[in-house]
Amino acid sequence: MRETAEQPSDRDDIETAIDADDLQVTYADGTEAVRSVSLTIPRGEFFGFLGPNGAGKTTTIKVLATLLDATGGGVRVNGFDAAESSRAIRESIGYMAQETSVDEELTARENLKFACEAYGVPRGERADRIDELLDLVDLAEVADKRSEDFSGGMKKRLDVATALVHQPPLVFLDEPTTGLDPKARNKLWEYFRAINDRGTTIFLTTQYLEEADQLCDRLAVIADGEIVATGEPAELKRRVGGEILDIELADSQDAADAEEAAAVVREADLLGADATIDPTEEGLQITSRQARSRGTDVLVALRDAGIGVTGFNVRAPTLDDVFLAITGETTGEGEDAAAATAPDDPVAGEVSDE
Ligand SMILES: Nc1ncnc2c1ncn2[C@@H]1O[C@H](COP(=O)(O)OP(=O)(O)OP(=O)(O)O)[C@@H](O)[C@H]1O
Repeated sequence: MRETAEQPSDRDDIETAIDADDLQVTYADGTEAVRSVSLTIPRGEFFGFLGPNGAGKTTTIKVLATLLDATGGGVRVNGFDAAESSRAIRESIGYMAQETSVDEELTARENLKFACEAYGVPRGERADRIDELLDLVDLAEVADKRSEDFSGGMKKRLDVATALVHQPPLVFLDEPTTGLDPKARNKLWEYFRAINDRGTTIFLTTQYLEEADQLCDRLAVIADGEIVATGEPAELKRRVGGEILDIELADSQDAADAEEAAAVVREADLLGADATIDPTEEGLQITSRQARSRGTDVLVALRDAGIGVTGFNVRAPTLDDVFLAITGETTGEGEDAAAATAPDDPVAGEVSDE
């Protein structure tokens, strides 16, 4: 890190990577993108920030990374006040934006050299640091190839390395694996874990709830510019209140039948007062502490009412269920996951991702 006149003013803050107090952002056109966000993220945490499209995630990240001024509230990052010491903050963070920052005219090594210059990494340290980062993200073998031939996954890995050249103690990753195939995504997860194991605090936004579940120590869910839930992934799943019974109704049944099936299950009163019974595209989704023990009774009640059932499954809640319960929306992960299984933008003469 370059020397700066601005120093963290409060020792307590040094243990706290991010402290946002009632953060607000209203854009010039009047859009209240962030209404009130308060977050305290200790050093070393792997923190996930989730929310439906347009909830205010990127706006919050931009304020924390001092790329945008808040219109209300206070922010301290790495012990520096965002309103007074934006340069010091920028020098002490890495930021991987949704869009790639790779310069395709340059090789992987040249991209990293350029980032070293931009961040003021001392000349004598640059070569070793670049080699170490190329190794970390498995790009050493293609270090001197022009990055225009890299696959999407390779460019993302180069983006990760670029965000780390100045060894920042805090890294922001804004949807870092969107659009990647599962293999490329898994590789990136390894690097993120490795960086976090070395002590780097990570602030991640993602639309893949499995990603948040696999990587994050703690999560916050934002909806309409406000935090609506915070907790460890397991804690949030427990809040769903039981297990999930998915029931698939026969193809011949339509939406009205699903409503009728839900009414039959409610009337049968088998699952306790706190159960939720919702029609879905396939049939019914039931959340209940008795989902396992009373599941077959539910199926019998449906059969007795003349409703055809073609399949059922009892399972533990996932973060998708949490997300749906909290925000009433899905992340759109299904569509994206389908896209993500497609090849990763192959281009003519592409360098292999292996
Ligand atoms: N420059 C801008 N001017 C006006 N409104 C904006 C601007 N940027 C974002 N918004 C609006 O602010 C709200 C929050 O946007 P933001 O990009 O922070 O959400 P997000 O949670 O990151 O969404 P996504 O998952 O789609 O990236 C949205 O309603 C968006 O349309």
